[in-house]
Amino acid sequence: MKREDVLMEALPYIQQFHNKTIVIKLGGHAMVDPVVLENAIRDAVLLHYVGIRVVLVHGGGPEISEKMKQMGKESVFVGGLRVTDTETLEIAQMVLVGKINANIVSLIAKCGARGVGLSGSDGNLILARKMELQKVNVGGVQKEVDLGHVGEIEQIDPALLNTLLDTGYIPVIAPIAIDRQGGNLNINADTAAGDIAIALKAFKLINMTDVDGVMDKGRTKVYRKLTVREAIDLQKSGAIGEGMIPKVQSVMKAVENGVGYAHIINGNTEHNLVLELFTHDGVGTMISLS
Ligand SMILES: Nc1ncnc2c1ncn2[C@@H]1O[C@H](COP(=O)(O)OP(=O)(O)O)[C@@H](O)[C@H]1O
Ligand SMILES: CC(=O)N[C@@H](CCC(=O)OP(=O)(O)O)C(=O)O
Repeated sequence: MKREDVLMEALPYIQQFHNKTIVIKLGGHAMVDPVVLENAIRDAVLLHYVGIRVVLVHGGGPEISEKMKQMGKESVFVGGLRVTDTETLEIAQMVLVGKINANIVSLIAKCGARGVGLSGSDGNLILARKMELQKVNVGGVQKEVDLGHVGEIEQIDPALLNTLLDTGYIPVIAPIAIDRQGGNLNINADTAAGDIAIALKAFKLINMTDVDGVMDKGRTKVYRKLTVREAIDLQKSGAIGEGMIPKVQSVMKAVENGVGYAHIINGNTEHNLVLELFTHDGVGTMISLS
């Protein structure tokens, strides 16, 4: 394809997305390589300058696990959620708010835009309550597990985000919530991104991870398109494993609650974000209502 054709292919999309809100979730596994991360941020800044209201929600699971390991703590996940005792919550806050969030804001500045780092406590953005006990199957026996300081989102207040977007900032959100007693809770970043997309009535939710999309049980093929029904069937068949569980759940919830389109794409492949948005074929898996 000629260079001018590539640019012209983007035009209808640029027109369609102008002034629309797009929530991008940057997964921890797509941020391991600093060069890959910087490229993703540069893409996000490009979207900002073509008139898209860009909101970034980031994870950082692998870095939290690494820090826990350094401190002699083992990471335990139940249904894709980290069991979070008091010390783990402190580590998660340190890594997510203190390190990753601040780094993304700096990269946005380096790429020529203005980012504002937030956690769910800022402006009561993510109000949550402690998650109820989770049922798990241990050797055929049903057990109830307390996940500790893990939150279930009660309410998203998008007021601060809208103010920032209206004034030309790119909000960058760490998945730490506030509860009614002023305490903090650890939230899965996929769930946070999905609920934020719903509250902002986003046009698109794009979840960037380390695989090319949702795959079959044998991990031999990537589904390019899944309806909510098909995604539920895939879940029931056991094809969706840990890590992918909260992603699929959050994108299904998003499209069921007014978000136009939801995508799970590979954030480790350079410029996948712009390819998804500005080319006919797109990339990754698109999840839609029907
Ligand atoms: N059906 C599936 N299709 C693709 N990936 C899957 C599937 N089931 C489980 N996974 C796993 O989910 C992982 C992505 O989740 P996760 O590690 O939590 O990423 P992130 O850090 O981006 O949130 C993939 O690397 C893959 O190992
Ligand atoms: C409750 C819970 O599991 N919180 C996550 C928050 C970070 C996250 O979700 O990071 P990724 O997007 O990289 O997986 C955690 O502690 O790992």
